[in-house]
Amino acid sequence: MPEGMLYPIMLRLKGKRCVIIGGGKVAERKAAALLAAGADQIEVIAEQVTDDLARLGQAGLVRIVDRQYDSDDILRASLVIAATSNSTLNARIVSEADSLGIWANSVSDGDEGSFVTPAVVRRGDLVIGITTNGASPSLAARLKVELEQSYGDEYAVRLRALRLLRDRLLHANNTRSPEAEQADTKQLLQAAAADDSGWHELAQVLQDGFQTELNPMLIDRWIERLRKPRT
Ligand SMILES: C[C@@]1(CC(=O)O)c2cc3[nH]c(cc4nc(cc5[nH]c(cc(n2)[C@H]1CCC(=O)O)[C@@](C)(CC(=O)O)[C@@H]5CCC(=O)O)C(CC(=O)O)=C4CCC(=O)O)c(CCC(=O)O)c3CC(=O)O
Ligand SMILES: NC(=O)C1=CN([C@@H]2O[C@H](COP(=O)(O)OP(=O)(O)OC[C@H]3O[C@@H](n4cnc5c(N)ncnc54)[C@H](O)[C@@H]3O)[C@@H](O)[C@H]2O)C=CC1
Repeated sequence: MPEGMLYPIMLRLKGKRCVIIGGGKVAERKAAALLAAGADQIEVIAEQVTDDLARLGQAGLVRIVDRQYDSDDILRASLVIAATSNSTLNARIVSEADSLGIWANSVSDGDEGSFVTPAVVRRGDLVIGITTNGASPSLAARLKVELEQSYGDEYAVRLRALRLLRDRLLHANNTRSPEAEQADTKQLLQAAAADDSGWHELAQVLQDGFQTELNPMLIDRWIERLRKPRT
């Protein structure tokens, strides 16, 4: 039974020490998820690691420590994942992490750790995390596949366009009163998020040119269209 409710947050892991104990298939999946999230200080403590983890080690993407767990392994870690096949050891690891104030996850019992790992859909800046609080990891995995079908790669491009529009609106110089400006900007940003077709022109340019910068005129044209919706 779940011991409590969950508070979802999205972490920035660049520069943070993440320690995975265990090197099997489950540890490999957790390492892949950390890498996909930009973690660049991942340590894997295990005498036996999968071929894929060994390859990640050779590529310098994770550091493999070839021995059994020692309590000192988690010192100065920001995140700990106890992913061994020994559930008693996993429980001990998360309890040691807890007493050091470190967030920890046990793959053998979701209730024991201080966090659980969700299934994740990534489309550029769009990140959707799905959890069932351990009630059914398989359902989380299935919902992920469903969401992947509904939210395709175009969302990465759509968000790049929306970010550029938002930057332009929030950093634009103008002479109107701040109150009037704020109301107008908020309305435009909401309209842009709801606009299912206006961003296509921008998206085309972004995709064709692999640009990070857009011609401001294109964004201004979009803003104009948003201000005067077609009748
Ligand atoms: C509590 C949690 C703790 C944690 O790991 O954080 C946990 C715990 C356990 N999982 C178990 C089994 C399975 N887990 C999966 C798959 C995933 N498990 C994931 C997360 C979580 N699993 C956390 C809660 C997630 C939530 O509910 O929201 C996903 C979403 C994310 C990820 O792991 O990255 C990933 C799908 C990712 C994807 O598809 O993208 C499959 C299916 C498969 O492998 O295909 C099975 C077999 C079928 C089944 O049991 O449903 C067992 C029993 C182990 C045993 O038999 O001994 C336990 C132990 C327990 O029951 O507590
Ligand atoms: N949370 C999840 O998503 C899931 C969790 N599980 C659970 O995860 C556990 C691990 O699964 P797999 O990776 O498939 O197992 P596995 O048997 O492939 O790997 C176990 C790993 O633990 C390591 N290990 C064992 N004792 C250790 C110690 N003292 N110190 C350091 N490393 C140690 C082994 O060297 C090995 O690398 C399973 O026992 C199962 O209960 C299984 C499926 C999904």
